[in-house]
Amino acid sequence: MHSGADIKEFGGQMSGPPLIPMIHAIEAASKPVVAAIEGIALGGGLELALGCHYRIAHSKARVGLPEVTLGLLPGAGGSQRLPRLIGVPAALDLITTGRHVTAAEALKFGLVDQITDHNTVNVAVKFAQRVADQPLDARRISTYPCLCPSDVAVLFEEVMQRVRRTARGAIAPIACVQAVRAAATLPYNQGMERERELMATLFTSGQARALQYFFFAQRAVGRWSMPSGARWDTSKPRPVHKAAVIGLGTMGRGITVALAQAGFSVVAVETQEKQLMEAKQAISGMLERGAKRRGVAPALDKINYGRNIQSVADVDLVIEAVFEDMALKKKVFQQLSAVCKPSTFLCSNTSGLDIDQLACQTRNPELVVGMHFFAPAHVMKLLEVVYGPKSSPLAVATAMQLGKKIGKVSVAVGNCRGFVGNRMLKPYLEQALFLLEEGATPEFVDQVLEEFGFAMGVFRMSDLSGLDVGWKVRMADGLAMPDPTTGQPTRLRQGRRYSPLGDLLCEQGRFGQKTGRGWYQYDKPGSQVAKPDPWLHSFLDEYRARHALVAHRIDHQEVLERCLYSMINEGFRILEDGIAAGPEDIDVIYVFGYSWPRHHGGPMFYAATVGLNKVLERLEHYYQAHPDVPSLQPCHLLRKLVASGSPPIQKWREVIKKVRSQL
Ligand SMILES: CC(C)(COP(=O)(O)OP(=O)(O)OC[C@H]1O[C@@H](n2cnc3c(N)ncnc32)[C@H](O)[C@@H]1OP(=O)(O)O)[C@@H](O)C(=O)NCCC(=O)NCCSC(=O)C[C@@H](O)CCCCCCCCCCCCC(=O)O
Repeated sequence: MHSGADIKEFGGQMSGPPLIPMIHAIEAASKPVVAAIEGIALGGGLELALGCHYRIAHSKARVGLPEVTLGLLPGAGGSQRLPRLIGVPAALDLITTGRHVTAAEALKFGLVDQITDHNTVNVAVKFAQRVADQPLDARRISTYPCLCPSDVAVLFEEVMQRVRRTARGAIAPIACVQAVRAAATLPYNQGMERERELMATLFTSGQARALQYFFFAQRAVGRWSMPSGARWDTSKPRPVHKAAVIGLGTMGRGITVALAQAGFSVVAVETQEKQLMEAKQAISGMLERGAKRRGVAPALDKINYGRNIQSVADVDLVIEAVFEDMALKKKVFQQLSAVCKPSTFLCSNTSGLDIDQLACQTRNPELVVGMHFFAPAHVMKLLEVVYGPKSSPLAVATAMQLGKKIGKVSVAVGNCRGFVGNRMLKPYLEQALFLLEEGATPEFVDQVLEEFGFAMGVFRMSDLSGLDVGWKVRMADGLAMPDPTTGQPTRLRQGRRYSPLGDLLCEQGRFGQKTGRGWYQYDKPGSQVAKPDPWLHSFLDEYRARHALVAHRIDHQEVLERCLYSMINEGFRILEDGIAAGPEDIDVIYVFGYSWPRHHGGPMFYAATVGLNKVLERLEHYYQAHPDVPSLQPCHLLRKLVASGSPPIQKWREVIKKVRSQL
């Protein structure tokens, strides 16, 4: 097993013999060298194997060049040898995506010479004995011509365009294409020189630092802890064999699919007959399509459907996914508590309601946690596991383990309005609306955020999710109503600035993509092609005039700083409140749940990169200009971190601990 270079060493002194001369020496050896690949050979591990004259892999082995995911390229000759061995198109696929391939796929590519189910080393030794007398000249990959399709220039042009589009500003995938192009167009030695130059640029880049930080952050979130001191390594989960999902709307369907695909028996409950029929059909379709993609049988028989909540009596864990309404959810939790066996874990897929209020409806509040999935729930990697004041470590450990089993990256967070993800989204959305009031357009704000690397700007995202979702929440909160005295939408609520723009669009029936109109216009309801809408621009002009707002020129920097820094400030408050245990939790939530560009590491890592003093100074500046927007007021923890000399992100937990102990 070889997972490549030690990523931890990249920031400092690298130990061990230099890899490139070692691989050259192996390749130049006069005796045959056979690589025996057991487990995994990734990155430098595979590059070493490519320097050998033959490669034998165990059938369960996986190989790949994942450097691109760390902001790098295969810098020990991998970008030059792989295309010579398996051809340019296949090498481009593996190197620009970093995907791991199975031994069977590697054999098909010609990446390995043989696969075995037996002891790989023994098989490799026998193989070496067999080929001992064979000439080696034809086995040195660096001497191979690079097999290219005749239209190689067109191929690289197309690949480069595709990679640029999907990279969202990441530089490593582009450098990977450039390195493979060097393999295709230059002699080996010159190609190696190009690989070295490109690697040198990537190696010291901020993006590589961000991606390598994120690699460890993803793993760190598994080592969860609760303010009570309960931790991942001292809290044992209980096995879950049978689960139930209550409510088969969009979220419930996705959760059912995720559970069934992972092999769990699922009881799927929907009380409305018509909804149930539609859900059955939709779930079967999702399972069939997923199974076809993965080349397995669809897990249709894992699901039992029912209309009656009594059918969940014997399950180990229930995930409630009914409509986002506290009264309805409370009723469901009361019923579940009466119906289920006493040991059943009761979980809610609420995206921000109070878990404690739900726990209070049950006999065993310690078995209640939030399991907040992200739509589409069978696709999105993120799961927020939300513990309330009564949730037991057992319940958290069980939900975290279930998340892992269904392939999610699970992050344990505390209970507050919106938890981590949606709580931080609020100031971000709010700033975007204020920017419209002050003169920006939805397309400009979105363009800036998309150039930063978000898959979608805030307004395109709102149109996709449906403007009515937030509207209903604001109405329930008593926000989206006109001023009772004037009947006019008010721009001040509870002493704070409030933008009724979203409410006004909803009143016009503009709910986004589904109605064909929102912040943008669409050809027809359901279409995904957003076009700027002249109606919206006039509406904004009239709105500004009605409220005596003078539009001013808003630039790129102001959009980014106000949207991102207000969100980051909320992130610091979340850390201060103990809702997230560390900055890694927030960053993982934002990358996996909200399409934050991974090459910026996550919002908290980004803040560290920009410089905490700069974030503080800009927040102070904007807060002075907008004193009625409390989310712009720099929070205590941010000030404390700056006062402590802006320590590196890995040291923030120490400052957080101090701040919390003083509260
Ligand atoms: C390997 C995995 C698939 C295993 O997954 P699994 O789920 O089983 O387990 P975990 O992921 O939880 O891992 C367990 C544990 O191990 C840690 N770990 C795993 N891999 C590494 C690693 N490569 N380095 C360090 N630590 C690792 C992991 O963090 C876990 O520990 P933790 O405490 O965090 O829980 C999976 O782990 C995986 O996918 N790993 C990463 C594999 C990978 O990406 N490999 C590529 C590494 S990069 C590389 O190999 C580079 C090569 O191309 C060599 C380049 C040559 C260098 C030349 C240098 C030129 C520099 C030029 C600079 C010029 C500058 C100048 O001019 O000044």
